[in-house]
Amino acid sequence: MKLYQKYFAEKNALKLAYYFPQLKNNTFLRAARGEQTEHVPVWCMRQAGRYLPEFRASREGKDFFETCRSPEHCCELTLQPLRRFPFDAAIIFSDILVVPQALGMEVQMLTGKGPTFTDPLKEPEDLQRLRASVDVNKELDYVFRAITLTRHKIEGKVPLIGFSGAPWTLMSYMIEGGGSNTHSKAKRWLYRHPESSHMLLRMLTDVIVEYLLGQVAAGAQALQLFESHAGILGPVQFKEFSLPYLRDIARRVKDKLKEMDQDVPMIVFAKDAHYALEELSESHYEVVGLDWTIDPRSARKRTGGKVSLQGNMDPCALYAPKERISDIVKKMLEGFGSRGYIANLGHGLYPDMDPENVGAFVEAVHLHSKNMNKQV
Ligand SMILES: Cc1c2[nH]c(c1CCC(=O)O)Cc1[nH]c(c(CCC(=O)O)c1C)Cc1[nH]c(c(CCC(=O)O)c1C)Cc1[nH]c(c(CCC(=O)O)c1C)C2
Repeated sequence: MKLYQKYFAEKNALKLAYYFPQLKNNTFLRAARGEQTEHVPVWCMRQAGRYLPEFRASREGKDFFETCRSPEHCCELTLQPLRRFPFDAAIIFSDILVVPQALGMEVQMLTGKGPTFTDPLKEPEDLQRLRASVDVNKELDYVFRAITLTRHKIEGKVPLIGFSGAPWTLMSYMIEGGGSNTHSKAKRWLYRHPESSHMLLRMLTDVIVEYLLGQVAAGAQALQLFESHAGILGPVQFKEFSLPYLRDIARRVKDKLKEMDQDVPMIVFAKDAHYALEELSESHYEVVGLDWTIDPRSARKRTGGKVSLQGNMDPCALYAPKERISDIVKKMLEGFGSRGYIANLGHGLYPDMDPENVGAFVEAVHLHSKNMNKQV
C-alpha cells in the first residue's frame, strides 16, 4: 500500500494534506461547490489529445492501451496541455474502456476505426464470460499509479480530475463492440432482455464505485462520469437504464468519502440528455455538464441553483476566427453568470482543431469573467 493510500485508509486527513504539493489554483474546486471565484475556471474535454503536435509525437507508433498502462506516458500526456494553456484543471489521460477490460473483455484501439472489442456481448448468456468479481486494485492499478504520479508532477498547479464511463455508455460499447450511430444492438438488449441489462448495469456500477474511490485514494481531486451515449435513450429509457445507476454511483461514492472526511466534487456529463436536466440536478452530483444543445439561461432556470454547471460551447466554434470565439464566449458567460460555473466545451476537442484557438478560448473565458466580476 502506498503512503497516500495508507493515510487515506487511516482517515488521517492531516497527513493526507501534506503528502502532495499544495494546491495553488483552486478556482475549479470552488466553482464546483458553487462559490464565487475571481475568474471562471476553464478546462476542455479531450484537452490531452491529437490536436496537439506534442501529443501526436508522444503517441507515435505506440499502442493506445499500452500508453494507458504506462503511468509515465499518462502523466506526460496529462501535463502537455497545461504547458501551453492556463487551464484551471487537468484530466488524467486514460480511457473509459479500461473498465470493460477490467471485467475481462479484450478491446483494441484501431487506427481509423476507434475502439474495437474482439468478442462483444451478443446474448445474455455472454454475461458469464465477464469476471464475476473484479479486483479493481489489481486490474486498474496502472490508472491509480498514473494518478498518483501526475498529482506529484503537477506540483499543485491545478486540481487533477479522475473519471469513468457511466454504466449505460460502457454497456453499449460492450454490446456494439465499438462506436455506433444507432446503438441498435445495445438498445435491442434494453427492449428484449431488460433483466439481463439491469444485471450488467449493476455489475458495471459496482466496479465503477470501487474504481472512482480508488482514483480518489490515488490522488484525484474531482471525478467526472461520462454518460456519452445518453442521447440515444429517450426520457423513459434514460429513467430506467441510466439515471438510477448514475444516482447510485454518486451516493455510494459520497457516503464512503464522507467516512474518510474527503470532499471531492463529482460532475455528471450526460450528452444530449437535455430532457433529463431537472433529474440530473437532483442526482447527488455537485456539477452537471452540458452539451451545446442547451441554452445557458434555460439550463440555469431548470436546475434552479441546485448545482454548478459546466460547458457548453459548441466545439466547432473553435473553427471560427479568434475574435468571433471571444464574442461567443462572452455571450455564453453572460448566459451562465460567473458564479457556480465551469467553462468547457459541449463535448471533446477534435484532432483538427488549432491549438491557438484553444488558447483564445481559455483567454476569453478568463478575460470576460474577470470583467463581469468587476461590474457587480
Ligand atoms: C486521446 C484519446 C482518448 N481516447 C481516445 C483518444 C484518441 C486516440 C489516440 O489518441 O490515439 C480513443 C477513443 N476512445 C473512445 C472513442 C470514441 C469512439 C466512438 O464511440 O466512436 C475514441 C476515438 C471512447 C471514449 N473515451 C472517452 C469517452 C467519453 C468522452 C466522450 O464522450 O468523448 C469515450 C466515449 C473518455 C476519454 N478518452 C480519453 C480521455 C483523456 C484525455 C482528455 O480528455 O484530455 C478521456 C476523458 C483519451
